[in-house]
Amino acid sequence: MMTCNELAAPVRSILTAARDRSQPDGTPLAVSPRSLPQAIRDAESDGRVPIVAEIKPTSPTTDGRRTDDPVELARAMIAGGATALSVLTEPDHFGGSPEALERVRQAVDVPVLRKDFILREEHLDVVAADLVLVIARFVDDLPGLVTAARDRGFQVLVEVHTREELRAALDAGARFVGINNRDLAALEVDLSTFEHVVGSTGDGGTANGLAAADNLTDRLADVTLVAESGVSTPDDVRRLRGAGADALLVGSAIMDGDVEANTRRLVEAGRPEDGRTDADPKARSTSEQGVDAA
Ligand SMILES: O=P(O)(O)OC[C@@H](O)[C@@H](O)c1c[nH]c2ccccc12
Repeated sequence: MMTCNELAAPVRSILTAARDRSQPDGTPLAVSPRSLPQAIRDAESDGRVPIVAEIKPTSPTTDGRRTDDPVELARAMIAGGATALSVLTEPDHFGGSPEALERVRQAVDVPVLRKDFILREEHLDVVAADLVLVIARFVDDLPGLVTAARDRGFQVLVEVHTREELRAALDAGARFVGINNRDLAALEVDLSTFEHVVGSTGDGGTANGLAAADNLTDRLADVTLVAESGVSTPDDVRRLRGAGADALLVGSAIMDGDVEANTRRLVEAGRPEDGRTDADPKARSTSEQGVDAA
C-alpha cells in the first residue's frame, strides 16, 4: 500500500472521508449478481464494443457538476449500447450516492458496478451491486477483502495501476481486473499504462520481455480485463481493445454532453463502417466463446 504523502491532495482527502464515513452495522449483504462476462459476450456477439459507462456527477478532475437524474443518464447509456454501468456512490468528491445506484440497478438489466473507496469489509454492506470496486493500492488486506466481497456474491473488480499491483490482485484471486490509466499520485492519465501493466506492446498483444520473465501475462488468460480512465475517442477504444482490454470503463467522455450519442460513438468504434475493425479481436475471447458454445 502507498503511503499517504505519495498521493494527490484530493485523493488523500477522499481516503480520509472514506475511513470516517459511517457504515451500517447490519448483517452482510447477499447479492445475486448479473454476470459481466456474459454481458460482454452478448455485446460482442452483436458487434458492440463492451463499454462500461460511468455515472459520475463530478470528480476532483472535472469542472462543474451534472445534476441530471441518474436513472435518466442510465437509460441514455443503455440506449447508446452500454454493456454495463458504473455508478459512483462516493458523496463528497464525486457527487454520488448509494440511493442513486439502487435506483439505477432497479431501472436497468445490465450489470452495475459500485464505484467507491472500499477499505474495510463493512464498507461492502452499504448497497447491493453486481460488481464492487476494490482499489489494490488502498487496501491493507487485499485477499481478505476480495474473499469477503465474493462471499457476499459480488463480482470483484480489483483496480491496479502497476504490474506489482497486478501481481497482488492475481495473488488475491481476482477474476476481474481494472487497469486504471489515471495515476492517483499525480491524477494524470496515460493510456500506455494499460499496455505496460498487461505486458502488451499495443500491436496485438505480444508479450514483452518483462512479461515473459515474470509469467504475469500468462496468468491473465481467464481474467476479465477492464481498461479504466482517459478513454475519449474511438481511436482510444481501438488501441486498448488491440492491447487486450475485454471492456472499457468510460466516465468523463460520456458524461460531458449528449450521453447517449457519446456512448454510441465508443460502442460502435469496432464497426467496419468506421473503415476499420478491432486490431485484435482477442484470441482469448474467441476461445472462450468456443468453449461456451461447445
Ligand atoms: O472519467 P474517466 O477518465 O473516463 O474515468 C472513469 C473511471 O475510470 C474513473 O472515474 C475512476 C477510476 N478509478 C476510480 C476509483 C474511484 C473513483 C473513480 C475512478
